[in-house]
Amino acid sequence: MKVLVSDNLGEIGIQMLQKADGIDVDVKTGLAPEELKSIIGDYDALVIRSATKVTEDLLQTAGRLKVVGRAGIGLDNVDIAAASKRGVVVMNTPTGNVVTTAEHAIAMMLALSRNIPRGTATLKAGKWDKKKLQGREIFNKVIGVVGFGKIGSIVADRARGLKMQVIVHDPFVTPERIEKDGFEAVSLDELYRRSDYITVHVPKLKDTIGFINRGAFDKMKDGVMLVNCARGGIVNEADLYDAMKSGKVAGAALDVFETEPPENSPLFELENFICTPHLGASTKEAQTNVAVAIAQQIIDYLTTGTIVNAVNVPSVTGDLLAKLRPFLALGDRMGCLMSQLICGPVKGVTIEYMGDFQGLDLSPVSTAIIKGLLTPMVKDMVNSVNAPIIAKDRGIKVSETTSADAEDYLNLIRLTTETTEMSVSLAGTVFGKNDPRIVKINNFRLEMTPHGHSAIIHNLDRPGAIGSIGMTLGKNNINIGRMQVGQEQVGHGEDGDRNIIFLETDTPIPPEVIEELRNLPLVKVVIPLEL
Ligand SMILES: NC(=O)C1=CN([C@@H]2O[C@H](COP(=O)(O)OP(=O)(O)OC[C@H]3O[C@@H](n4cnc5c(N)ncnc54)[C@H](O)[C@@H]3O)[C@@H](O)[C@H]2O)C=CC1
Ligand SMILES: O=C(O)CCC(=O)C(=O)O
Repeated sequence: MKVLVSDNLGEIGIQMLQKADGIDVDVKTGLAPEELKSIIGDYDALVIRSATKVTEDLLQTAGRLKVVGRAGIGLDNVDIAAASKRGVVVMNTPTGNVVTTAEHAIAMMLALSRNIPRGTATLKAGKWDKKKLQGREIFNKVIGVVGFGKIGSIVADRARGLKMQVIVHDPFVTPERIEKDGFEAVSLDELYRRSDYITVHVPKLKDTIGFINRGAFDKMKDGVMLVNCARGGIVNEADLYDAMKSGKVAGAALDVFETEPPENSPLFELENFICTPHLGASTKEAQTNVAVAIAQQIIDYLTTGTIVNAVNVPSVTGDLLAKLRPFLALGDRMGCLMSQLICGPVKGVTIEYMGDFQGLDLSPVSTAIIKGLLTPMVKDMVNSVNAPIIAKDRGIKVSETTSADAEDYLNLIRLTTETTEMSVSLAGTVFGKNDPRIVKINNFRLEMTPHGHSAIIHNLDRPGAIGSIGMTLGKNNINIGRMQVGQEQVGHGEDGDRNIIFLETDTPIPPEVIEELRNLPLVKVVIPLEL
């Protein structure tokens, strides 16, 4: 497995990757997009911070790429939809730098209030501008925190410690939760109207790009001070310039910019504007945290398939993975078997989880089923990241249900597939700890281990039927490794007049032998399978 680290990553993370068995690491930072594009095809994993842009164009040439790991939080430099479509897992490290970034926002607010950058610059230039640089106290001032996530909530807590009055706006966090933490939840307009300081901690999304704009500034208190340590572009820089020029905004501190690095920003000419070059996460502690976290996540994913902190696929940690693994294997095999039993385009898939699954989140199992079902159709293009997207693109409606009743089993997964031509249902369970079995195909009960070269044969339940099948295979030098016979059930537990035979053979059954079997007088259907 080859890992490319294309942005500055804490040395400890690089050492961890270098020490991991079976992993080769290249560190190549500061590459131009074209240079990165020319080498990305060699790598299984890419580790980035905020400089590398993972675009659809780049992903098109990244044939081997399995995972992109962001040492940090924001993923606006990664085209997640394009990565998902190509089956690339995208993961970040959501907690390692949150304290550091919150501290930076507080530092920016204090530096702005007390003119620390200007004091430093003028003093170094030989001036003693004491009078010009009078600041303002933050004690008892109102701070409006926009976005009460991991960073916003720490900023709110630190501001409380500085004896500020904290008000919070976050439409996705209940007022009860905000109040439980001891803060006042307010509407955005009220936050604008009341705040002496506003600090922004929302992700850069369609709805948040440019949302601190002229209209927002108009609603703010005169003389407000603004801090943005979230993402460039959330604050409209042209509108901020006008608001500062007019005196509406008394000071602004930006760590992040619409374009990074910013070129000749008009904001730079304003004395009450301070800035840092995207330093929010730049402390030794935070960089150690995120480097260790992303290195471990990449190692775990490449070596054991454990997915942690992925944003485009459910995270499955080692413990959960151990519990889910038998059901994932069963789901994958059920999907694969189903794909070989149906014909015609698939319209819909119903997955029923029945009985006791120990409270597990079974969404990865559903994904495994869909992946198994799609694999023969789209071959290597499908994996557990993009399976739901491919299903949706193909118009396949997937529904899931759960119920307590698992018939005679502890737990049972029933998969029903509707195509334009037929409806097929099969059910599977896990015997013991780790033994997946298919126990029903349509009306036929059986007990089949879904594995290897196999065939399903429907025959009339008459003397000589099974013998003729064995003779035909033997004559063609095909050894039967395992054979199970299931009985058709026609309702109320009554047996019908057909059997279903499941055969596992040591070698694939060639097409001409399949034909020979189909021509046997008591045989009705022969379906060759590769499981
Ligand atoms: N300057 C830097 O170096 C760093 C910047 N960041 C950035 O900080 C931002 C916040 O990070 P976290 O707190 O970890 O994210 P988070 O996901 O924990 O919190 C974001 C919060 O914003 C809220 N939100 C979303 N849309 C909103 C809206 N329209 N109005 C108000 N609230 C809204 C969400 O409900 C959520 O509670 C991200 O953009 C991240 O990229 C993170 C680390 C370092
Ligand atoms: O990696 C960095 O320095 C920036 C961190 C950041 O912006 C983030 O984690 O979202």
